[in-house]
Amino acid sequence: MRDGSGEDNNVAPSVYSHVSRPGSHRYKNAKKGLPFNLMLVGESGLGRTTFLNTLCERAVVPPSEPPNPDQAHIAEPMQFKHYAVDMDEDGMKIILNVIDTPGFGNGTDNETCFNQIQEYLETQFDDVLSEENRIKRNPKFKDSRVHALLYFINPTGHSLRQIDIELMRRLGNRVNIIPVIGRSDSLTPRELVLFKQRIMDDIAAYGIPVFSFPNSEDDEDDEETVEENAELRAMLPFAAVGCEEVINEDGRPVRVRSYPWGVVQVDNDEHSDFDRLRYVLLNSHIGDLRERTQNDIYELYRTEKLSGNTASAASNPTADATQSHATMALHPRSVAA
Ligand SMILES: Nc1nc2c(ncn2[C@@H]2O[C@H](COP(=O)(O)OP(=O)(O)OP(=O)(O)O)[C@@H](O)[C@H]2O)c(=O)[nH]1
Repeated sequence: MRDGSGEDNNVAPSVYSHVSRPGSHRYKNAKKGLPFNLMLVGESGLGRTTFLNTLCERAVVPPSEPPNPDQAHIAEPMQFKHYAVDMDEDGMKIILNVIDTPGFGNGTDNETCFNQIQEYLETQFDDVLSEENRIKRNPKFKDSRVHALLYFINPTGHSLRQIDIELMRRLGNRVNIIPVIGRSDSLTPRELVLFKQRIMDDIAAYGIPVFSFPNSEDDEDDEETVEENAELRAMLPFAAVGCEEVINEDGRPVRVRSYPWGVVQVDNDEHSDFDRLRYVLLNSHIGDLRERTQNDIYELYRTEKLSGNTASAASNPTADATQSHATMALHPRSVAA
């Protein structure tokens, strides 16, 4: 494994080493390892870094220093922090590159954060575009386009806030956005169901183009995939819970959060959607997310860039959705279904 320090560490046996599901490894052709670039965005305290450590099954991000009370009034600017972790998912090597964005949403004006993230995403597209235009290609070129952005929503139980709507509307045509409820164990099961419904109502009402597990446009998907995608659409937004400790249950390691009243099991589908989300990202949909980034999102950007029209689509996704086939593919047509 490589972590933020770039050093190799030993990889502990995964709690998922026993897992193999139908649809596993829909994307197999990666001998050297399949690169997957994942961005995490959400306000401070929603469990982004705990989620990352849980996803990678190790402390990729060390615990942060407690904030100095004397400095509490100063909003730290947003940063882009990079972590690279080699993962073994059911026999497939995945080179996971994570871009975390601590400091997002800390200020009163979030416009700067929105601009910085949009610029980051577009810079990666520009790099690919200029590489494509070189007469002699660089064999060591690293494709850093972001394949998925997990957007962490505050578990308020109410509905989406302005910052959520703005961010997702603005970037939905630049990256596959997967909405996630952070610290979802703060809600009761009933509150969670209602909150998910309200969020999806808002997503549909505001025309936010999130990644909605679409089936192939040419009906190439088999019955199992169609069913799985419908099930995943119904789960959106995913309810995330990050692991705090590992306990031993019948000789098996179980990742949990402990409370006076009992434990929340991170990988138990009845307690959280963490396991399904992990599987989507690292296994069943890794190919779809990568292909969609290349075939739809990048192609749209490339067309806009070459025709000198880049500003409009990212800031006004729904307006452009009526104009181009590529954008139509990004429209949340299946979200409401
Ligand atoms: N209830 C609950 N608490 C969580 C969960 N995940 C993390 N926490 C707690 O929430 C606090 C913040 O977690 P972090 O992972 O540091 O949150 P973050 O979003 O990375 O926040 P910053 O590091 O400030 O950017 C910590 O006290 C965690 O223990 C969760 O799933 N449920």
